[in-house]
Amino acid sequence: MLSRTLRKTLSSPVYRRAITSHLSSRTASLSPRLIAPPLSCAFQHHAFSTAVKADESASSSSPSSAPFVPSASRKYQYFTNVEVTPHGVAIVKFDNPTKKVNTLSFSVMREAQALWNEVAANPAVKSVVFTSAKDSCFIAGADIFDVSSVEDKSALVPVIEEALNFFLKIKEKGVPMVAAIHGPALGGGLEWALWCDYRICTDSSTTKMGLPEVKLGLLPGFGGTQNLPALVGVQKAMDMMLTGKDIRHDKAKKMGLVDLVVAPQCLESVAIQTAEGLANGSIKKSKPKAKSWMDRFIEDTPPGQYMMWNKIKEMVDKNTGGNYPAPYAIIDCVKYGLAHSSGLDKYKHEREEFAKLAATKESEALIGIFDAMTQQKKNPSKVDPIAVKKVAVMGAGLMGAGIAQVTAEKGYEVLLKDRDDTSLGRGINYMTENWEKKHKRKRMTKHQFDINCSRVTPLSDQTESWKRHFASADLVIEAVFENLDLKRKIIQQVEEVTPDHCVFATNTSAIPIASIAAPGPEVKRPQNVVGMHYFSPVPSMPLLEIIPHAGTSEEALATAFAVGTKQGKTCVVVKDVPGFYVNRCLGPILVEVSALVKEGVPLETLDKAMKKFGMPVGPITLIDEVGVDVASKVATFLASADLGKRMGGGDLSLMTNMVEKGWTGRKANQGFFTYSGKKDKKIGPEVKAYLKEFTGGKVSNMSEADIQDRIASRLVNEAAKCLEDEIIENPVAGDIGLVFGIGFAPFKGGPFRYLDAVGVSSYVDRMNGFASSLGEQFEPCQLLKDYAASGKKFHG
Ligand SMILES: C/C=C/C(=O)SCCNC(=O)CCNC(=O)[C@H](O)C(C)(C)COP(=O)(O)OP(=O)(O)OC[C@H]1O[C@@H](n2cnc3c(N)ncnc32)[C@H](O)[C@@H]1OP(=O)(O)O
Repeated sequence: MLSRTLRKTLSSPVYRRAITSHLSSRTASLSPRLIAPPLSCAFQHHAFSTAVKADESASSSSPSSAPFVPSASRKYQYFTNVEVTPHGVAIVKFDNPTKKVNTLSFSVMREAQALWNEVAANPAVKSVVFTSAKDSCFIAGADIFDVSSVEDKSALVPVIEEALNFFLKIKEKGVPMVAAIHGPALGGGLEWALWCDYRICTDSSTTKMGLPEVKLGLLPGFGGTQNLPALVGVQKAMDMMLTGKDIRHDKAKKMGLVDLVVAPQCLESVAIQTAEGLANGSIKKSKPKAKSWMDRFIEDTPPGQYMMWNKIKEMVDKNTGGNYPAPYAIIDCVKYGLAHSSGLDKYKHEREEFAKLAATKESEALIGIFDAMTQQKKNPSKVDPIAVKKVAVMGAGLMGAGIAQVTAEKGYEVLLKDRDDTSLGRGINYMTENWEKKHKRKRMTKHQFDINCSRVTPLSDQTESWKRHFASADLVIEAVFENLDLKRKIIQQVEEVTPDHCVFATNTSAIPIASIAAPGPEVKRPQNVVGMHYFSPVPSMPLLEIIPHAGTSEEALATAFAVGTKQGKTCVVVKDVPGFYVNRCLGPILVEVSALVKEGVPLETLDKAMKKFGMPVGPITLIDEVGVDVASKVATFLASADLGKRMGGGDLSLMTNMVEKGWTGRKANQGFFTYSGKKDKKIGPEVKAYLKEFTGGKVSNMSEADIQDRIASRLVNEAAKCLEDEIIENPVAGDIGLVFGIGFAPFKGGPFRYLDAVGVSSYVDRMNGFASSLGEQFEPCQLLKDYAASGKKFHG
């Protein structure tokens, strides 16, 4: 009988995804070099400097280490000068001039102490407003790269203690403090706001508040595990901290996270008036919202708490598979705080747990993913993309409609075209139903819903004006059937009616881009053709492979990358080879799965082993979900491509036979599993009989480790071979591609981080062992052998 909030949030797919996929946030790099020379203020302390010294070498490569030359009139590096209004409101504005976002780096925290000395010493100050001078961001959190650059993580304990002392010190002055938030207020940024007496945020769509530390394998260390539950209640706080999700202005107001929501134009003036009102007593300080009787029972009585913590633990176990230590540490800190509510011990416990988490390999891997995501946002092209306003999508099937949806959501004008009105109608329905769901779940306002709908112009061959519409398209993305002639015919149609600059992107998973773009009567502008390989379902899959062919212009590549990034995808540029990168790596796994099934490994055992390895679903369930027909086609195609022995060792008739029987997976309610209802699946008698025939009645009791290593090694080896053959540019792209493309265990950070962690040399030995007992398909690629011999690591 847990309250609705908790039940809903813990069982929501968002929660599950957040913990298992870690896909949504972004982070980036820190700048230890920015740490200023010791300040002469009384507050200046050893802790920040000590932690920094721990890894001074990291500073030189930091992207945020651009030199800052303070102007004569500006006193601080990370804050604008403090202004004090005639009514005694001190306005403190965060402003890191060398970065797009403000972060709480060691040096910022140290400078904050000097700044506070100035504020505290001014008797005219009666209240304080903390805000940002940047239009785009309040504070993105503690500087992640400061955290990761400290080699001995126990050195973080005194650093955080120093920050905590700072927050306690600013409270000590006893003047009311207002946080005025516009743009992201995340992690330590929101924690700063939680130390204030009043929080105001703007109603901008860019304003979001959250404690996403869990996605980095960390916990909120600036008092967040204590101050957030005290403000919004334990259940809502756990939801925020365990999912790391963003909270928008309306929900923030409803749950009591902020006191007031205003338009961006009014933020500063309202904040100043509020600060004045708090100082003169005309406005009351923010108080936690009154709890419902149910929430009081759950959060404040022993039986309620017992049930609540059991439920939370159960959900965390289920959703993390025990592979992520951070959620457990968050639970522990909140429980500890409830048991030691008075005194400062709870903060001590929190920072000690933070430092322990920061030292885990899981946190290192997750920070690696965020760093990689940030790096992948940078357009690799040397030229500017063309300015795209209008995007035409050809084909209104699931892929086309999904592409149109994410394109319209990001503000582009969209033309969605299919052959006839029936196919077009299906695509439009798909999109509007998705938007309706978002609207119902309050993730989209009615206004946004209407705007999105109005951005899409449906067109079919019967629409007389379609050619006129296409005359102003800047980018066409085709998502029609996988048929070379059809795709080339579409290019011909499009080239006739679009302007010369129009880029043509083809969404194919198998046909070489070079064949689609081969110059001829159908293709007159091959330089404009580029591959954009989306993953299904497009609205929720975060990855996009971008595939130039040899003749693709830099401008077309830059444009595809820019649009893909704006669509919210993490883009990886890959070579035009069969399967590109992600599907190419999937091929050897599919073969190995067929080999293991043939040897008699039970299907459930296979799934269980790979879930334990950290995959979001096991390979058998994965095949059923993507479709046995699709998986079979990919595997058969790759087996006939250039992978040679790396596609050997299995028996793909496992899947081709199933396709013939119509067992195409979940979509047909029958694949390896028989599905009834949303959750129920079992292995039916027909499949059992089929498997008995396929295996010759063999039953294997292979160890979990062997299953995991056999499947993972074929995947990892293929990823390394792709790096060797320059199909991917670097290990960062390789990690992101497989984490976001097939859900490779995020806490392992991707295949290359995994190899670094287990040691390439021992991995090569393990593969060689398999190769001698099972066959040459396990032979490690040359790059792995070279790394093993040299002891080199893929990441630093
Ligand atoms: C005890 C407390 C612990 C913590 O607080 S842990 C940190 C928790 N915070 C987060 O996890 C937030 C991470 N950041 C983000 O989610 C996104 O960023 C934003 C939503 C804030 C902004 O997104 P967008 O506008 O797309 O910018 P962008 O390309 O992601 O970042 C711009 C630059 O800002 C750097 N950056 C962002 N957040 C952090 C951070 N927390 N620490 C260090 N650097 C950060 C990036 O690297 C990049 O830098 P470059 O331009 O040099 O590539």
